[in-house]
Amino acid sequence: MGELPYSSLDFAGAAQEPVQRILIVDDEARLRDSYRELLAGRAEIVECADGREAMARLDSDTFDVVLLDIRLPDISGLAVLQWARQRAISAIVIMVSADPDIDSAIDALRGGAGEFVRKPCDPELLLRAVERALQRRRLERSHALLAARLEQSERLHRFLVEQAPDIIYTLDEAGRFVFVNGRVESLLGFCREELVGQPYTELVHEEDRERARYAFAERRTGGRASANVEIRLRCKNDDVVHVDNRFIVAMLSATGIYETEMPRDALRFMGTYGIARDITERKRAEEKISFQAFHDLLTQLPNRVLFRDRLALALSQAARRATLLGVMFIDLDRFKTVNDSFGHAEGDQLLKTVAQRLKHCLRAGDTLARLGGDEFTVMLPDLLHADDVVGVAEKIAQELGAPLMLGGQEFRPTASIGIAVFPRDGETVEALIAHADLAMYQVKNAGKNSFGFYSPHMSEARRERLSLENDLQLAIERREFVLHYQPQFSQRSGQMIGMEALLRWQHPRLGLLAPGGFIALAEETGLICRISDWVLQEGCRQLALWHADGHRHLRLALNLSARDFERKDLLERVVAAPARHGIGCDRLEIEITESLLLDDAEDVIATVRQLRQHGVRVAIDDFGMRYSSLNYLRRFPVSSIKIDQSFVRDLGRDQGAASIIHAIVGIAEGFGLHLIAEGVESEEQARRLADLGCEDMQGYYFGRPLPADEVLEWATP
Ligand SMILES: Nc1nc2c(ncn2[C@@H]2O[C@H](COP(=O)(O)O[C@H]3[C@@H](O)[C@H](n4cnc5c(=O)[nH]c(N)nc54)O[C@@H]3COP(=O)(O)O)[C@@H](O)[C@H]2O)c(=O)[nH]1
Repeated sequence: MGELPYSSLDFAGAAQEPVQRILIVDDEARLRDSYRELLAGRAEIVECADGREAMARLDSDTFDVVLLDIRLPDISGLAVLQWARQRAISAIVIMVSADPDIDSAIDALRGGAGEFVRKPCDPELLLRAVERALQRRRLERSHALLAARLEQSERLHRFLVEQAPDIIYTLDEAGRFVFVNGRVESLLGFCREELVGQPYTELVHEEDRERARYAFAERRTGGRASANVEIRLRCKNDDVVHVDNRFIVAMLSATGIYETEMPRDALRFMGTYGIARDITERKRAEEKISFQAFHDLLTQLPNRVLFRDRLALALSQAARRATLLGVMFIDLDRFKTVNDSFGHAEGDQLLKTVAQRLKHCLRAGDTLARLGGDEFTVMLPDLLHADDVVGVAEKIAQELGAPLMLGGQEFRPTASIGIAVFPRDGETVEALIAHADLAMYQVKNAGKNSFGFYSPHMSEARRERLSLENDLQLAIERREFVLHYQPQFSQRSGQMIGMEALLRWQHPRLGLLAPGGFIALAEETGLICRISDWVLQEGCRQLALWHADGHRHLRLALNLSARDFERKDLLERVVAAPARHGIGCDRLEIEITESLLLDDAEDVIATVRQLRQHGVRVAIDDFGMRYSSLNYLRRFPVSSIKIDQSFVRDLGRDQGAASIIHAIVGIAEGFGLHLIAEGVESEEQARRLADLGCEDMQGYYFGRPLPADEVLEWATP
């Protein structure tokens, strides 16, 4: 940016007229006196008596008028005049001469004198000559001031136009550049000479020409001039850094130019002038903000908002054209495990790869979006048959399953995909997404890594589930949970050795619910931790009562879920419960499933160890049911194993069951673990178990799970 060309002239407008000055040059003092008297009050008077003194005065000072005698004692007045003109001294010289010859007057006027007055001077004439000269000087000065101001003003305007941050231009009536300021060079890379005479279309992006025409051909003036027309202007050089290096986005406003001399009704249109402001950066920022508002930043895919918007549009088209449209809800399987095991950076990488793979499976008109987390949605418009979605789902399953490396290990992503088809499964955005989500949920529950269509009964099940979830939230406060207790017996001593606490929910509408009806839901919603706290407290409270009643040998087994082991304070909570009711920790047995141990997570191992160190017994429930690896028995210091009911049930029917129980008895002995069989329903089963070496048992044969007061009654000798 250059410096603003201001000078004192710009601020001199209000200054007063300076006092005018007259130099009287004559060797006769008498004449000088009479001149002074005559001119008094008209100007400031300075006198001198010879030519040299006059020259010295004129050299050092400024005068408006010089009254110069032609005949001086040292040099002639004409020589002084010549000297003054050579020096470009601006004072007006009035030559005074006693010479009657006309030639001296001609010489004086030729030599640059402004006036000639003959001696002896007629005071009237002399006064008029001096007045005229002073007046001329005043005019000259004001003209000079005006000219300087004009020049200054022009320089200022030129400066403002050239230094303006915008392109400023004028066009002729045919739309050709007449003037364009220097900004065009830095913004577009054109020098103005290249543009002058060229039509404005040279600069405008092809697609914007129609819109630009209105602004560039603007004929209106003043406040009605066109404004804020957004167009793209072409850059000449690639090194001009802008949107795509080839165009800038400009906001254009223009006004018509008319010949001012003409009468108003006959105004002649001469062209337009306008301003083009570079708004590329602003547009870029706006585009970025709008992209962020409608896209997922990790995968760059459309987000929920944009997906819903596109779906709404596609649905109205599908309804008009009577075509089918598919919506897929895709949820990655095991994503949480990936995040927990490999960290969030690897999790993000997986999501990006999945997004790429999903994209490959789709057509140009389809929309893939990431709703958040590991959830993606797909919109498939213009389907001929609902089953067309199957092909896409199969392709997705295949593409997705290709191996990739995560944290140095090979991983094959899989997904659960729910499908809803318009109009069969829903006619609104909300319904289709919700139904595809429901279908996905069913696929997840049915074992993941597959796809499935929505069916209306899912909605009913979902509603039921939601209602159950709401009720579950309130069940603790409403004291709707109860514990039933099932005795555990020693076959050898015939003694009751303990109780297993089994949770029941006295549901206000559905009646007494067994855990199978709500534990999974409690685990999913995280409510299980609060429920487990209640079970621990209630179980220990009851055991303390039994101990107080003389059954001090009784132990209490209770079940914890895998989610309880995610709590950092599980150990403290378990240990605190018996302590609070005055029971030893060794009277408490926590039942956990094999699957929890198989995850082999270090913190689960640590918690089991610490529980054991505090004396709490830990039993593996449903032992032998699913996994054959016994490795975990070496790592986990459990105290008991519980033979799964299915083996007990098959005893007598299937020789294999007896062999497995025999093997489990061997394992228990080998690892020094207490062994108990569950699900014993008959005397025969009890006898065979005892024969195989399993002496402690639990099952309907000995007693069903009952409320505390009933089981105590029953168990009291
Ligand atoms: N996290 C928690 N889980 C709990 C809690 N209470 C129970 N559970 C889990 O629910 C599973 C099912 O329990 P339930 O419906 O109570 O079934 C138990 C017994 O009623 C049943 N049983 C007992 N004897 C017999 C029999 O002779 N035959 C037969 N068919 N069933 C019998 O078996 C279940 C005992 O299960 P186990 O724990 O494996 O000993 C239950 O398995 C728990 O996982 C809780 O408070 N928290």
